[in-house]
Amino acid sequence: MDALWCVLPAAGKGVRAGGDRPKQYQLIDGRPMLDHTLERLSAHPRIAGFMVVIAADDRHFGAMDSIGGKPLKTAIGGGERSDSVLAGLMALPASVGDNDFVLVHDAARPCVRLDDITRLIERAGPVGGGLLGAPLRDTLKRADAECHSVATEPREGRWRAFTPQMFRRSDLMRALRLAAEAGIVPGDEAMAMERAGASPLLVEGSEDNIKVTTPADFALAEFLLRRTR
Ligand SMILES: Nc1ccn([C@@H]2O[C@H](COP(=O)(O)OP(=O)(O)OP(=O)(O)O)[C@@H](O)[C@H]2O)c(=O)n1
Ligand SMILES: C[C@](O)(CO)[C@H](O)COP(=O)(O)O
Repeated sequence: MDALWCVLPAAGKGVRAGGDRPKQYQLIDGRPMLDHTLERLSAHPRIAGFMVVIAADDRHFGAMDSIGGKPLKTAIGGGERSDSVLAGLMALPASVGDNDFVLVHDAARPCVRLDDITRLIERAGPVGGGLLGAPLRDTLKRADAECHSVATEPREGRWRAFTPQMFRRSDLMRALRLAAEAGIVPGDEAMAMERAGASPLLVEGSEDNIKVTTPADFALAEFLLRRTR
């Protein structure tokens, strides 16, 4: 497989994270989270370029058109993450073919490890695509509306989904369009692909790859970034 482009959905509002701006622009160790994510990904030898999907009023990049010597382009996102991903896939340059694999990675996951990306590419490529994730390790409870535990669910065969997620460009575009036509908002690319009949490969990745979601996650991301710098 040749080098791949990476689509980065970065058009969210970051409501759960709070703060005076969307979480991808809040500072971690003095720099916007999105810059950390891009810097890390740009060091991966198999990644050829970046399509960063931003909000319409976003002025973060200005005239910047490359990072680490790799091209960086932007597209305008939509109301849901899946809309933003589809917009990014549609805006990829002509050099990216329909059958080429693309990586989709949350701007809000700055601590992704490069060796995990390598394993995802090597393992998921030959089977049509897949995603990083981790098997559930804690006991799983079903709660009622008042947070009383009413049942213990089996955890076997249950995974948490991370990004990157890697699929062929045309397969993923078709799957996202099918979901949209059915009025379904897929939480991730794998969900859209599952609905379209695929069984994406789950590749176990590091627990470092947190999605910064709540205010407490910023300090954890800073710790993880410093540890692996
Ligand atoms: N319409 C959207 C919604 C989300 N995202 C991006 O998708 C990633 C993962 O989404 P999530 O963590 O849910 O981000 P937000 O939607 O911004 O968070 P919240 O639900 O707290 O508002 C983030 O990088 C976010 O910027 C996007 O590009 N377009
Ligand atoms: C794609 C994702 O990061 C996989 O865990 C996640 O589904 C997106 O964010 P959300 O918190 O589920 O909105």
